[in-house]
Amino acid sequence: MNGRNTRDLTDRHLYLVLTEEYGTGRPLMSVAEEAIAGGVDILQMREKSRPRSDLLQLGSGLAALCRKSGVTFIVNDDPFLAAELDADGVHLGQEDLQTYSVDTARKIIGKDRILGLSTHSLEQFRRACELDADYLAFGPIFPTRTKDYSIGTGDVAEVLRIASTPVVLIGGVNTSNLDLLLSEGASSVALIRDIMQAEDVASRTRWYKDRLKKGAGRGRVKVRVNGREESLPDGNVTLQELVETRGLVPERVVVELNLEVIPREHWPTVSLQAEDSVELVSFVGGG
Ligand SMILES: Cc1ncc(COP(=O)(O)OP(=O)(O)O)c(N)n1
Ligand SMILES: Cc1nc(C(=O)O)sc1CCOP(=O)(O)O
Ligand SMILES: [Mg+2]
Repeated sequence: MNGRNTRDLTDRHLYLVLTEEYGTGRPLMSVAEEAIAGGVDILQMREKSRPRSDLLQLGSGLAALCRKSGVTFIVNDDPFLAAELDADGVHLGQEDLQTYSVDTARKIIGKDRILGLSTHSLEQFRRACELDADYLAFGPIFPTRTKDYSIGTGDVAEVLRIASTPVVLIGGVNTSNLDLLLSEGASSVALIRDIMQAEDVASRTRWYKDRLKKGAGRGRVKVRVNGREESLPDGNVTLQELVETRGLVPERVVVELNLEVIPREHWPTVSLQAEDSVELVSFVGGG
């Protein structure tokens, strides 16, 4: 593993999915080296049709490179290969789950490796939140030649709101649409073509890294909840949702917004804004 010895990916925002056939003919090792020079955080080996012996050879080169550079190394599709290469983790899609359930994959890779899952709809994402995954990919957001459909940005803010792990947005991400994702509150993206096909992979990677750094969390606002500062998606969280996501019983809560008590019937239509201060006061029914 890369020596960070952690499944926590909260500080890893730029994810390159290495797929040689979608590149420009350069060997994956060189692309990986350039992406690392540009500051990529996570590299995935996604080679769908090579024999296992090739994957072992390529994978051990990539694993060693990532280890020495402090980059997280993920193997696509195959938890056995991830363990054999001593990779940091494995990525499984919905179809892969028919071969390896999350529990089976976890047994194969062990408790210290990362397990990432693909999701393609809000419903699938909700279900995946209950599983033992360290990050969830959501996509394909924009049209991409790898998948024959795209889901758009409509559910991105909701996915980010309900997520309990880092969320990686994938599918057709490019330098023109990244800002749209950032404005929805995104902080992590995964790409193939827009980095692999760049003339200068290191510069393109650096561009993404800088933009993510500047823009991450831009669609979020700081509010105070019971005196504690929290960061919530801008304009997306209503008082009703705030009460419900904290597991409070609405009938037993008084909500004060900026020192004004808000009647319960208004909660679903009042959204939190920057600098709002909310007090949630629970009371125990007496008799
Ligand atoms: C980071 C990341 N997200 C999604 C995928 C896609 O996984 P899957 O749907 O299993 O498709 P394949 O990539 O295996 O063809 C991914 N690989 N990485
Ligand atoms: C491999 C993959 N998985 C997706 C998903 O939505 O699960 S989209 C995708 C392709 C990403 O490539 P590009 O950045 O070139 O569009
Ligand atoms: Mg897969």
